[in-house]
Amino acid sequence: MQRQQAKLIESDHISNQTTNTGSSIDCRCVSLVFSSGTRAVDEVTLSVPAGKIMSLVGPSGCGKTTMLRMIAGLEKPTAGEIQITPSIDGAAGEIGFVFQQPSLLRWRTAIENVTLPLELMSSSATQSQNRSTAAQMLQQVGLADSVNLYPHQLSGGMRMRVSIARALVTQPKVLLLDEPFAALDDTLREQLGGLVLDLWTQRPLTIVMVTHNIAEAVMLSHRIAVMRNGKLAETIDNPMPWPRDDSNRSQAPFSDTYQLVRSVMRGDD
Ligand SMILES: Nc1ncnc2c1ncn2[C@@H]1O[C@H](COP(=O)(O)OP(=O)(O)OP(=O)(O)O)[C@@H](O)[C@H]1O
Repeated sequence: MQRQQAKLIESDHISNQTTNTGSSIDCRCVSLVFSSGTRAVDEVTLSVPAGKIMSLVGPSGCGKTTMLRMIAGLEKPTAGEIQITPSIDGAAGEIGFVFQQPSLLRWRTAIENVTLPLELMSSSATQSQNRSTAAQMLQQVGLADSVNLYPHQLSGGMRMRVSIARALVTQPKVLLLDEPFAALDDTLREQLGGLVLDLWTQRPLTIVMVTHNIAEAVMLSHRIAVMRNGKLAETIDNPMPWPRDDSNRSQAPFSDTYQLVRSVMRGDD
């Protein structure tokens, strides 16, 4: 297959949006060596334009989560630089993070979990304003009727929806997702992938998602970064058109990009 690095297509879809609410991310020659001596990330250079979606894929242990945690500021690179523009100044709520496990507080209802980041921000909003913002967010993720349920009363998919609502309620410029749907079945996984696309369409922030699922990466991303052994193997700009839905899966750009990502992951020549 011809490996063509198409220039990142400025999709009509996004250029029609009035506001691009994301930050661009530039990682330059970033490395991280843990104190154990493991070189988890080795001179990775990659970028995500503001308001675009990038997936990080690669075999287990290749450094995807470490890369994501460095972008989040949770790990400091041993070498290299990560620049986020407009900058994230460390204020609460500027980066949303969704983990594989929804990690909700079990003694708080769905809405109380979603108000939590708002409570942690030093804003002048009242409790009832925070509740109304959280209720709106829960409505956007399809949980308008479940706001007062506790985590144990929610299904796995619903808990993940709450987790996404909690990550987005502060209107972050960057959303980081670490294998968010890995624990869910295929149908739920596709539904929640569709939800992420819907939410991004309403407010095109910058998204970086770690996933093991090539089809998910291809369906959801503008750009796919393939890592192997801590290094960036290749960055693939996804030629699939926007908007995307299930009908894209049977079309050539989907299968071509899928095969390309797969062969880079396997290290085929
Ligand atoms: N806190 C840590 N201390 C020491 N080594 C670590 C730490 N976190 C990760 N590593 C190591 O760094 C390497 C990369 O790990 P990382 O979790 O980033 O990979 P990954 O691609 O996300 O893997 P997976 O797909 O299995 O989640 C692995 O060898 C891992 O054992």
